[in-house]
Parts: sequence; structure tokens; C-alpha cells
Amino acid sequence: MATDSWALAVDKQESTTDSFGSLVIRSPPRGDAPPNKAKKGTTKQVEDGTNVEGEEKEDKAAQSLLNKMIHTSLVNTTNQVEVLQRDPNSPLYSVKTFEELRLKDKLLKGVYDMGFNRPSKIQENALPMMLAEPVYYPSGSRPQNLIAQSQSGTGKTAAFVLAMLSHVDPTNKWAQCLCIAPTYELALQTGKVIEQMGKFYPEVKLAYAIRGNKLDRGAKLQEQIVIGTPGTVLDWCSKLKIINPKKISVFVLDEADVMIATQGHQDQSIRIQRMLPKECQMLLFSATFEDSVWKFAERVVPDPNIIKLKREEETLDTIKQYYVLCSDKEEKFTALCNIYGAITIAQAMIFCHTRRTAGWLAAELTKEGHVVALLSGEMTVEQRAAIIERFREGKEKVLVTTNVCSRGIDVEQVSVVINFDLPMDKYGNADNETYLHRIGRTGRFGKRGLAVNMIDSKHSMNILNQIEEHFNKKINKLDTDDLDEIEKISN
Ligand SMILES: Nc1ncnc2c1ncn2[C@@H]1O[C@H](COP(=O)(O)OP(=O)(O)OP(=O)(O)O)[C@@H](O)[C@H]1O
Repeated sequence: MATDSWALAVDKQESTTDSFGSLVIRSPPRGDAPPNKAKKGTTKQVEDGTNVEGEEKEDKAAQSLLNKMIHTSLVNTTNQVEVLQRDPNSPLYSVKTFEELRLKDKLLKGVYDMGFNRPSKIQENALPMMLAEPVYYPSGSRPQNLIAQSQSGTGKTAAFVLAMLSHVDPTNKWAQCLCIAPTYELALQTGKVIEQMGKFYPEVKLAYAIRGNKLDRGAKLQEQIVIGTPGTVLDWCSKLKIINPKKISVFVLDEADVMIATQGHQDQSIRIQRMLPKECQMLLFSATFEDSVWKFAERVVPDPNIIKLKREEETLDTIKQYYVLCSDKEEKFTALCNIYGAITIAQAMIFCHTRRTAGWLAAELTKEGHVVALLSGEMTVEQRAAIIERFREGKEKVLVTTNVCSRGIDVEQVSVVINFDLPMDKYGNADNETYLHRIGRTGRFGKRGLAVNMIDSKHSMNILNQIEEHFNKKINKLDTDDLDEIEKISN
């Protein structure tokens, strides 16, 4: 499946990229399927559409892309940014307006044209650091390096794009800023932001260092900004000598957590970084920060400043949780219909374990007259993003999905979540984290919610008990044959 649909998606992306205008010179090649996806058919798939091996890495990149596509505005957070400065004695700057950054007019215009009124939380601190003049030491000048971590949608990409555009000297016709991303699609997405923000600064040109974008050995790039994937960037810097790494003054490593999940990318990134001069500013961004990401970050970003923005914690405090006993999936469906018959549900998300169940359930609900959206594993990222977008806009009232498809997606307005199948890990134990993510709410969106868990076996009852124990919260039984009782739960 995937190769074709990915290829189609890429064709679509490329046709948009071609129309970007003056900024694109080395636009992405046509008809070249993204290399990392071409292998997808070789990944072993189990019946429910979840991959067994190698799934995590593919999923991470796809999830990142999906998040990028659905975050059309900033994700707000009430958490405070944590800043760890390399030099704790230097004053800590943060800005509340873009004007304070003294950007070139052309760039400020680009920023406002994108609808940004003021810097996001992470930008308030990251931008002054990234735009600061290098610090002078007796041994030479040193840039302000940065490691920044915050969840998707908090404004990291916009921040480093602005930093790259600000640092470029358009009169110099060589590569000055280098940005690497884990996949072809993620590189294209970032490229789009560069083009959008640089719309009024046409002197600055952008090149895509992605597989299939063939340039002759020794051909010299004239473009000042290069965005690409590690393998091709490495080739361009070393084997083909298209980029002179010694002339790079800003190096951005985006999506570090996704990067290290892909074999080979970590080494390639380190090899690229080793070719850059000491005075080059190194910037690394990541949505999550496990130990492995941190270790990698320390290797590629010397003497870093560190900015972290915690993800808002989800809780079950404002959620009413119930379970319904059934004997099979048909009975679960009847229970679901009874719930729909008794209470008014604005929008619901229904989680199934397998793609097949999700498809079946969506069809049954449709027969009952519901307007249903189905998120399914064989869809491209673009198709999934479009479905989530429609659901967010309220065009469909029910979203049926498998866990793999919806992992990491926030649809905040949903008040009812049905676990048609309970979340479990590959060993058949309760997957508490997923349970919390499916039905939990952040303090800010502390609206009351309702979660109904469908139980059809001893095993699923066991999972439910594990969940109760883990969260130390009792989940009450609901008799879906008793309409009065169902009505009560919505009060
Ligand atoms: N200061 C701002 N004001 C308003 N919107 C902004 C601002 N900065 C970024 N955005 C918008 O918010 C969304 C998320 O921003 P951005 O893509 O930079 O976040 P991110 O942290 O890099 O997330 P991801 O890794 O998923 O791309 C984008 O639609 C972007 O245009």
C-alpha cells in the first residue's frame, strides 16, 4: 500500500513546492518517492495494521509530520519556560514583542504576514538567544548555542527559521545556514515555513538537499539556506563538495528525537556537525527529551544554553469513567447505540484495537445514521491530517480510530471517549499512558468529560482493573439497558 500512496502524496507536495516562487531554486525533484518510506512494504505488518518491527521509528516521523500539519495555530500552555544559560552571569533576555528583536523590516513583515502578533513562550526566550551577537573570548568568537525542547506546536520551527533568515547575508552567494530534518516530508514542511517567512526577502534563496535532487560534483550552491536530510546533506558537504561546511554559520538539527530513532541519522548528523567551524551556531530542537536525545544533543551542541517547556499534564480528575459489560462486539455496538439514544453527545472519539474492527464499527454507525469519520492505518499522513481537521471543525460528530493512527493527536473539544477496546501493550497488559492520553484532560481544558470502557472478556476486565489500580480511581459499572441510568451519567 504505502509506497504508492506516499508517492502520490509526495507528488502533491512537490507540485505545491514548485509554485512557491522566488525563494525556491533547488526545488525537490519530481517523481522521487521519499527514500525512507519506500521501504515501508518490507516492514512486517500484523493483522491490525500495526507494524511489529521498525514501527516506532516510522511512526514517530509520521506522527511528527501529522502534528505539524494539524497545528495551524500555536498550542497554548500555562507552564513556564525553564532556561538554563551557559553563562549564568549574563543577563537573561526575553522579548514580548517581535519589534524588540530589531529584525530587518522585510522579515518583520513576513512574521506579521503569517499572522504572528507576539512571540510564543518558547520564542520569547529562544529568539534573543539565537539572534544575539557572538560572545567574544580570547580564543575567538563563540556563538550562543541552544538546545530547546517543547511539544509540537509551540513555535520551535518558526523560531529557528526566523533565526536562520536573520543571520543570512544575501550578498554572499553561498550556503550559510544548514538545517537537517529526519525525513523528506519534514524537510519540505520546514522549507515551506522558510519560504513563507522569507516572502518579502526574495534575495535569500533556499535549496533542498534531499535524495533525488541531483547536482554535479563540485557544483557550488548559490543559495544561502539549505534544508535537507542527513544523508544527502552529508554527501553535499563531503563527497560532492557542493556545500563548503566551513562557511556555515548556523546549523539547525530539527526533530532530534525522531532523528535518533532512524538508524544511521545520528552518525550522519554527528559527521556533518564535525565538519562545521567552531564559530558556527549550533541549534537543536526536540519535542521530547529522553536520555538518548539528551546524550545525542550534548554531542552535537557544545556549551549549550538550554530551554525547556514542560508539556501540560493530563489528569483524570474531571472525567467520569464507566465500564459496560458485553459478550461480544455486536453487544458492544448495541450498548453504544443505547448510549447515543439516551444522551446528547456533541462529539465522540471511539478507539478500537484493530483496523478491521474500526472499519466495521464505522460502517455500522453509518448505517444507524451517524456521520462518522474513520482514521485508518493505510491512509497517508495527508489524508489523516485532513480527517482530523474536518473532525476538529465539527463536520463529523464521531471519529472512529485505532490507537496507532491517533497516537499523539489532541482533539480537545471531544467530551465523550469510548474505548470500544481497551488500550493494551504488546504483552497484553494495560497501556496506562495511552488510556490517560485518550481520555485525560489538561488542567486548562478542565472541562468535564465522559469515558466509557467496553468490556467483553476476562482479559479486558483484567486490563480495566489494572487501569483502576494504576490511577487509583474506581471505574463504575454502567447498565446500558437502563435508559434512566445512562441519562444520569450525562448530568
Ligand atoms: N508567535 C506566533 N504567533 C502565532 N502563531 C505562531 C507563532 N509561532 C508559531 N506559530 C504558528 O503555530 C503553529 C506551530 O508552530 P511551529 O510549527 O513553529 O511549532 P513547533 O514547535 O515547531 O511544532 P512542530 O514541531 O509540530 O512543527 C504553526 O502553525 C505556526 O505558524
